[in-house]
Parts: sequence; C-alpha cells; structure tokens
Amino acid sequence: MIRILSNVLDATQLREIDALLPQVAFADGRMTNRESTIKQNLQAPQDDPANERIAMIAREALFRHPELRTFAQPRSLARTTVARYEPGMAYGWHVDEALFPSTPPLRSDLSCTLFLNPPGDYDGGELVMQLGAQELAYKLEPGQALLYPSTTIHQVAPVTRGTRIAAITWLQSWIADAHRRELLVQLEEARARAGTSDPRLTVLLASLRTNLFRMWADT
Ligand SMILES: O=C(O)CCC(=O)C(=O)O
Ligand SMILES: [Fe+2]
Repeated sequence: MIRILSNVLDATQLREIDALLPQVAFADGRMTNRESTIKQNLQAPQDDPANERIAMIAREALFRHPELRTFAQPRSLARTTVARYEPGMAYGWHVDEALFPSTPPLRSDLSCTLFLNPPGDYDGGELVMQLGAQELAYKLEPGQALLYPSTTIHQVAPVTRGTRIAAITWLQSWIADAHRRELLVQLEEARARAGTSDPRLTVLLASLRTNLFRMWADT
C-alpha cells in the first residue's frame, strides 16, 4: 500500500534543513549505483557533515511518526541520503535493491521519499509508481513523505525546470510480507474505531493484533 505521511517535519526542522542544504557537497548519484545507466542525479556523500545532520533530523522524525509506525512496523531504518535533481536529471524506471548494504544488511521492505522543497520550485520531477497498467505520480509538500513497498517499480520523472530536493531512505519491517502488514494495519484501525465502550471487544482486538504480530514477526 502506498501512503502519504503528513507533517513528518515541522516548520523548525524544515528551516534547519533549509539552512544546511547549501552546505551539502553534492556529487554524482552513481556513486552508490556504479553500473546504473538510468540514474542521473546528485547525491550527498555519506560522510558529508551537512547530510549527516539532515539524516539525523529526518531519521528521528520518520522513526517516531505514528502513521509510519502503524503502516511499516519498522524494525530498522537505513541511512538517509539527500538527493538533488537539476533540469535534465531523472531516475528511470527501476526497482530498489533487495538488500541495503549496512552491517547487518537491511532488507528493503519499504522505500521512503521525504520531500524537502516545494513542488512549485520545479517542473517535472514527479515520483511515479507503476501499478499494473496504471501510473500514480506524486509531488508532495516539504515535510511530507511517500512510503511505498520496495517491490514497486518506480521512477523520478525528468526535471524540466528548477531543483527537486528530497531525502530518501529504506525500512526493514518486522513483518516481511506486505499482505500480513496490511492486515495488521486494518486491525489497528478496527481497534481505533471500536473505541473502549465494549471492554471485551477491546481485549479481543488487542489480542488478535498482538498474537498475529508474534506469529509473523521476524526475529
Ligand atoms: O527521489 C526519489 O523520490 C526516489 C529516488 C529513488 O527512486 C531511489 O533513489 O531509488
Ligand atoms: Fe528507487
């Protein structure tokens, strides 16, 4: 399921990131995908101090975002990298790598783009998801994020004017299977909708959720 997360970053965090962005020493994005013929963007080197600070702000904000916690059941979050697209740049149709090279390697269950500048700053640059014969294009406000299954074929459409800046990361979920994760999301919603007027129902829904999580969680 593709989800839009709102208010991942507040105005103060966005201001701090805006002040850090000019200090990022962007380099060719192929540094992390050497063979790629479809990736044309600029990316912050991992040891870039401004990127590290932005990554820390983004990581903390994402990891505690209540909807991300419900939708992703996050076990671990990969390093966050800031990417920049200038006119003519794009990232053609692809699917993200299965394993993110960290220690231990992180299985990419969900991919996440945190938008850092306003959609009015650039033309093109939509993040496009391929769903069978349909395409869904997203261009979100700064501080909003798109969370999508890493199994999805997607692209960043060519930027034709201005600059697109986003922070990208990957998550490993406690629940590898997307359908199981979705059932837990529905149970969470059922629990919220049921309220507390029937205490037995409250316990039953909590029990279902917890015991399915126990049955399905990787350890
Ligand atoms: O910039 C984005 O929104 C996503 C980029 C992307 O698909 C990737 O880095 O794998
Ligand atoms: Fe991607």
